[in-house]
Amino acid sequence: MAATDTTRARPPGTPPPPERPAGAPARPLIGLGAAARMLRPVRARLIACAVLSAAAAAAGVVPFVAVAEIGRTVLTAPGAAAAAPAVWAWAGAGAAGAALRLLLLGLSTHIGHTADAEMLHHLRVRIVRRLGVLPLGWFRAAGSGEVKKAMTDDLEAMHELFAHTLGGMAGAAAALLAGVGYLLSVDPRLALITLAVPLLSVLAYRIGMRSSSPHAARLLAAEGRISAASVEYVDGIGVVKTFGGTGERALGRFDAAMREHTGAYRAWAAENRTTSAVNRVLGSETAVLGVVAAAGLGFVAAGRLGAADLLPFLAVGIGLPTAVAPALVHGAHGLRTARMAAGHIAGLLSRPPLPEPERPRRPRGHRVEFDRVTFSYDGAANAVEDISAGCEPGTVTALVGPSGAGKSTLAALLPRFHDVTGGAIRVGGVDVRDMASRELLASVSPVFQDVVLLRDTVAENIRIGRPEAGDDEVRRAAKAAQVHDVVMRLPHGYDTVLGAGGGGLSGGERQRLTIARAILADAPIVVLDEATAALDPDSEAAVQDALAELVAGRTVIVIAHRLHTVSGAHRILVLDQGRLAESGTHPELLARGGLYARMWRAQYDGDRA
Ligand SMILES: Nc1ncnc2c1ncn2[C@@H]1O[C@H](COP(=O)(O)OP(=O)(O)OP(=O)(O)O)[C@@H](O)[C@H]1O
Repeated sequence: MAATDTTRARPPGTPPPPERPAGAPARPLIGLGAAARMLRPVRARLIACAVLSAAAAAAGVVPFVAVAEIGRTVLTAPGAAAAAPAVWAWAGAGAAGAALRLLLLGLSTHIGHTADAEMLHHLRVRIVRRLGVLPLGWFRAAGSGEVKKAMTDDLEAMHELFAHTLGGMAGAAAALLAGVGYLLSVDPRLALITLAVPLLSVLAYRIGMRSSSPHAARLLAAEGRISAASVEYVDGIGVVKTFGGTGERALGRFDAAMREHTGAYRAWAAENRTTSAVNRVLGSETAVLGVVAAAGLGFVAAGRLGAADLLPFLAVGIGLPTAVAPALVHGAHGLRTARMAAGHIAGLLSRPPLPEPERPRRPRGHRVEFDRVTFSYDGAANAVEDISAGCEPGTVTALVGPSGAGKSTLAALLPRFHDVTGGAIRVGGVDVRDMASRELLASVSPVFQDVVLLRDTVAENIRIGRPEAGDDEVRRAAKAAQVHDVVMRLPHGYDTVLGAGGGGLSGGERQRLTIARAILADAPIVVLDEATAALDPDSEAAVQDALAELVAGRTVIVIAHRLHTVSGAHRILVLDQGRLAESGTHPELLARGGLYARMWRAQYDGDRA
């Protein structure tokens, strides 16, 4: 007997994957009230889907009841003529039940899938809208992994719930109630005996699963290590091979994780062997048949049950447990997974957005002023502290300092990747937090060294700077950034589609493409993170020419790693451990003989070595 067709159950007797035991890293499990609020847009349809699925499953029991009742009628009626009307009536009822089941199941599946599509669309839109208002710094930290997980794994778990699990569980419960109700009406004693067998099977399963939790924990941990080792191997193999390695160490870790997993799986399976066997035996039709036949024939022999009354237990009772048990067991597991996924999505949706001013102010000019700027990532240590400096339009201000000094952090605070925790950053006399974020981002063009190119044409990659720009403007920007000739050598020129990593272009060329983007954007303030990777002299010269074009007439803040590239800057801010150690022009700082002079000597000697 099939409880419902919307259930994707495993073969009977197969235990579901281990549940996350106590102590293993847990994901937030959303409360039922919060889950109901999240599902509000499709709540009515989900209820309709579950009700229809339940009705379909109940109707699906009718043909089995009809077969049993026809048998009882034929065996107990005085003659064929007397039995005929009841036989025809039950045959009709059976056929009607089968047809109704088909109709209701079709309707339930349709409504379930529409609700599924609408809910997933609704959640995707909410996630994307929330991403649009989250601080950009969040994406740079842990965000991308979290977004990927929410958009793929979590939504997939929710899809399983809407499209399959809810309907499946409602159907299984209804089939169970309808079947048990019918059997109780025939003979309560034998009905309870029939039910006792699968109930014992579930009990044995629960007891067995509880005792195996240490192995389940080991198995889950081993699965985690396999994932981590595969990601590490895939991410690192390029670097390892570049240095002539074969990735054997990473492969070794992957191999060890696999072996640990196999060992844990064996131990888990051995622990569950008996439970699983008991579960399979007690949950099988044969076990139910054996018990029902023995008990039923005993009742018949003792004169407590008519022989014909055995038929309902054979027709309905035997198939019932195996039809509904997997749907209920796996449904409970699916429900838990979906609640975890919903909890994760709810966490993402409740992340605080970047605050927008109620009455945005417009800057007067494009002077940038850092006023006692302090910022901490974790609320404990300050990544930058008490930094004050002014950057005039038409000048270049360089940020230099040892690794970890706070250069990138200070630069990222200007376009509000994060908000300062102390002091203020002003553009044209207006605190950046009082500017509309659209206006701020239109005023500041960040050019970071981690070049991000989209899987799109060269022209569209440049046009990100100003989506409404015409083809001529795109070409002019590319020419100014010294990348036009490179583009013309590509197979389809500006229509060549680039890979996600900008495949086909060298590091210097990719950088010039992003400079073209910034030139096209024409923002009056440019924040530039100079590339750390050494380019060949031709590329370096071309990038420097492109930059010269970009910085002309703008307020430019450049993070410099190689000091000779900023020796001509109007002002150099030297950061050390988050603080402003010294500032001045290149000759002034050299004459001062401080940190900058030491760094210059170290780098100059290093370059010559
Ligand atoms: N997302 C982050 N979360 C927590 N701490 C961070 C984060 N980014 C940077 N830091 C810390 O803030 C401090 C300043 O880092 P920052 O990247 O700004 O320095 P930097 O001078 O740009 O270094 P580099 O030259 O190596 O890029 C460092 O101690 C760093 O570890």
